Amino acid sequence: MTALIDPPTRLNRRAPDDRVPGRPDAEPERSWTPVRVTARPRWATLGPAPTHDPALLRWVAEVADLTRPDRVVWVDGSDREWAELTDRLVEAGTFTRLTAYPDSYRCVSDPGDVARVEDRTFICSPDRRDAGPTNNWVDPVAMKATMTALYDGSMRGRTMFVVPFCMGHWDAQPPMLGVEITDTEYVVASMRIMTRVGLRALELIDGGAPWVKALHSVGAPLAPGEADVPWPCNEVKYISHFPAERAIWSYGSGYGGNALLGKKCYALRIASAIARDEGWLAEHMLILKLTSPQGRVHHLAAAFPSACGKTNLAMLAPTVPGWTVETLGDDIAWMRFGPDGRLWASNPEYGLFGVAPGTGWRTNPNAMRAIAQGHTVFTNVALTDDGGVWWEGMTDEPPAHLTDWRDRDWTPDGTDADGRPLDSAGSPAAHPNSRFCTPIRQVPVLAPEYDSPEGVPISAILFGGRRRTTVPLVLQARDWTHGVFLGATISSETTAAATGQVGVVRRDPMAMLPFLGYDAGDYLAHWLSIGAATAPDLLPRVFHVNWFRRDADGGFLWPGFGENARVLAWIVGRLEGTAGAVDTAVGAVPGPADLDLTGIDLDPDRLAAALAVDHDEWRAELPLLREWFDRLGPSVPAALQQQLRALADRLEDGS
Ligand SMILES: Nc1nc2c(ncn2[C@@H]2O[C@H](COP(=O)(O)OP(=O)(O)OP(=O)(O)O)[C@@H](O)[C@H]2O)c(=O)[nH]1
Ligand SMILES: O=C([O-])CC(=O)C(=O)O
Ligand SMILES: [Mn+2]
Repeated sequence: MTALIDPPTRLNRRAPDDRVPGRPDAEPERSWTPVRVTARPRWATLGPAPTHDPALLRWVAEVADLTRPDRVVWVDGSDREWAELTDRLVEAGTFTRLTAYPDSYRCVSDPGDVARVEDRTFICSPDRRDAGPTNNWVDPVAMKATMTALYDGSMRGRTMFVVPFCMGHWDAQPPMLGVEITDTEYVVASMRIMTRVGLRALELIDGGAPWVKALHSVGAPLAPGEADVPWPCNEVKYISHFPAERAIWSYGSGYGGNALLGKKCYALRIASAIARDEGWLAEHMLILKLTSPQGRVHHLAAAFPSACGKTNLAMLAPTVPGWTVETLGDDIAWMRFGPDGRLWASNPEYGLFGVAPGTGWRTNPNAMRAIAQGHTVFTNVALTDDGGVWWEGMTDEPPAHLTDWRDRDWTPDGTDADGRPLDSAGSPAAHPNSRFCTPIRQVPVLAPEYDSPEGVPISAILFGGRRRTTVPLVLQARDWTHGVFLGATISSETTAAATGQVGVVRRDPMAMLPFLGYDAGDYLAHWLSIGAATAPDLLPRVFHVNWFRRDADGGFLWPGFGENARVLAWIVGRLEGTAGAVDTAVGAVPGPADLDLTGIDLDPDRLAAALAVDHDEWRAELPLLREWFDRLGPSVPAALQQQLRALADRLEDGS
């Protein structure tokens, strides 16, 4: 950390009009009018700040002026800073240092702050129509008034950190910069794992590069002498986006997607609005590199809703001999046209914020290897008695005793040594949305291209969801427009990644429902326009997958995880024109003989059930699809309405 800025009552005080030498005196635009309280000190300029950019200095000063932290710290991304931050988090009781892994920490959140809060997430475009029917909207002026009142004094007793970061490669053209102001060390530590943090961002900003303003406060000011809690947050939460001015205001939550503002807020919601304006795509997608036994390379991108398998597919350990999977990204892909007319994808992130439950040596050995290297922050997992972590699905048998994510004693049978029931009885030891936060460089199967400014050319896009019924294991779209229709109508059961009911089927266009920075119908039109912008041959082929179809007893029909390589192999076979398929009303589906099933003992009836296209089930979807498009309203492109009618016709014909 550089330049601890002392409170203005002591050092570093400059008159408000003391401009930085050599800089034009133009007034940078104000992002809001701070609520002024008399006798409040002015933070007009910050003495030893490591930037000369007047807009950035002004913004930092304004935020400090409003939120009233005890001190301001510019984060520099150094190793020393990491040691200081983690030491302080351990001292504060927020982190427990683990002994089972080097430089690793376990942290439990407030029980009310465990997931994204979609009902408290807002797209504040000047025109309500631009937020569309799927987003919460509040007029930007009204939202700023509300939140300015909340931020007033909200950092009292705390440190205000200024975190300069870059989403994607430093040498990308243009570099996608941001500055997050936050008042928790947890967010600073996590941002340092998830994004490229460092003073280089300030050099680029000083050179005139554009950047996104990302303001975050947990909304838990401390009175003088008041002791802090391990996880400060506020019951009142706002995750607000101002796409027109590329700004983010977040308040009240310390949890991942609500607080690490480079991730969902910038790289998806704000970036999707930028991408619409500039002709590219910002998507909730993993990126992987697949090499066939013949040594041919294909890059795939895949969009599945939250907690529906992106991290697992991105680092899959293939069970089919001869195939290799290498990871480029596990959550977000930015795709732009290359000079060759193909779509090139890059991962704007620098770390993984992965779902812990279900991650084990059998299901995802590469994630386990990444974690084993240390330098990881675990949130809301259980603590083992020997200084390690545990969650449901890490091992088949749970340890005999754990400290659960609420810091309570936990045993597999829910009783203590004397047979008395524990408070934790009957609940999982780790929260279902507990997460590991790990540098992507620790993924043992990382593709070297993960860190290239251009990214990789995409051969296929996979859409998918979590459906117990109806949706087959895999199908191929007829063409780009049909592929966009498949993406537009993804259905998936809700998961613990967001607060609210789990297991409810909802439509989730391109797995972006909670992450769209503008109108959903306009977004679908944008996808169609991407398809029209290049030669059809150069476009990725589109597929749809469902690893989660179940039998009557609730068991998964398809073994999933490493076995998903068989589906990837079929997809490559389709790209290369070697794999067969059956044409169905919903798309081209492999027959059982079209899949490479060497070395796996699958019940043929279960496989047939996983692949089945049942017209009765699909007819039952039609009213839901119509309802969905009706909900999206008049901006749904006519070509997609036409796709829906054509699907209905095909289902009527082929009963
Ligand atoms: N049955 C089954 N479960 C899977 C499969 N792939 C992933 N899962 C489980 O699904 C859950 C979520 O998987 P992730 O890969 O972390 O999901 P994600 O899409 O990266 O999630 P976000 O980080 O929330 O965007 C975990 O509990 C996994 O164990 C699969 O092929 N079959
Ligand atoms: O944003 C988060 O907290 C984690 C995530 O990837 C998601 O919910 O899709
Ligand atoms: Mn995600």
